[in-house]
Amino acid sequence: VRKMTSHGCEGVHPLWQSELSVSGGTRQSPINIQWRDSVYDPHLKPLKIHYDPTTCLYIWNNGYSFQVEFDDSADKSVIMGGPLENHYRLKQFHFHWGAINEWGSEHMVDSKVYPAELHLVHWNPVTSTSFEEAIMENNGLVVIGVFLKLGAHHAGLQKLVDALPAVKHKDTIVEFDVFDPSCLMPSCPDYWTYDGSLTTPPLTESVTWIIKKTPIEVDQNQLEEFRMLLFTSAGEEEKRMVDNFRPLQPLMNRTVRSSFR
Ligand SMILES: Cc1ccnc(S(N)(=O)=O)n1
Ligand SMILES: [Zn+2]
Repeated sequence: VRKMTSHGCEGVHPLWQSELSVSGGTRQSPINIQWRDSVYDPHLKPLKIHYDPTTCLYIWNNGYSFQVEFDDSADKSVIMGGPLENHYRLKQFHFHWGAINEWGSEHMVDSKVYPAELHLVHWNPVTSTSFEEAIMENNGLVVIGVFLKLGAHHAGLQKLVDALPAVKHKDTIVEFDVFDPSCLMPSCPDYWTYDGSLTTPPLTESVTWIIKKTPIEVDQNQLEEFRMLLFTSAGEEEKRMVDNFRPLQPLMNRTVRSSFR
């Protein structure tokens, strides 16, 4: 399998990464999904998700987002089916959001932007021996993207939100056990899928993206809790963690497939 080289500009904050569009990148993410240009693929299977809540380990603030990490030492929390040839292990999930409700998601649908977007990051244990290795492998990763829209209170998300004050500053961590991320999945099975990249460094083009068509609803207070996190470490001048999304990247020679007519 062709090894990847991360041709990002390491060290540059991801928000400016997109201006220096990754040199030689032909499959960068995020993109604007034009519904009418997506192609229905009848061979796409339903996505199968089996998450084991006891594999949840902790939440931490990594200076880009807050991230929930999972024990990926066995095939306990896995996805399969959909466009995938084998199973992939859940490694972590995190979010991207805006300073206000008018923007925040990374992907868009017909130029519609959502206030936030959830990413569940999985890696291929058949072709890689670790997550770190899978980042550099062609199609080593699968990221499921779920849009968040302003609406009803999300009871499942609230358990996460209640833990956020404990990870307000960069490089803080709090134990977070027994959480089932399936509760953050919309019930509608429809999705788009396309070949893309990580949206923060190393921006490697190793991701099969699965973007759920239907958003989940969260309420204003829950979004505002996201916006109270900080990019900065304790003791530094405070910078609110908002607008941690990468702007759109060119579609180039790619087709987005849909699992639905
Ligand atoms: C694991 C990882 C690293 C960087 N970026 C992403 S993302 N935002 O594409 O899901 N995931
Ligand atoms: Zn992400």
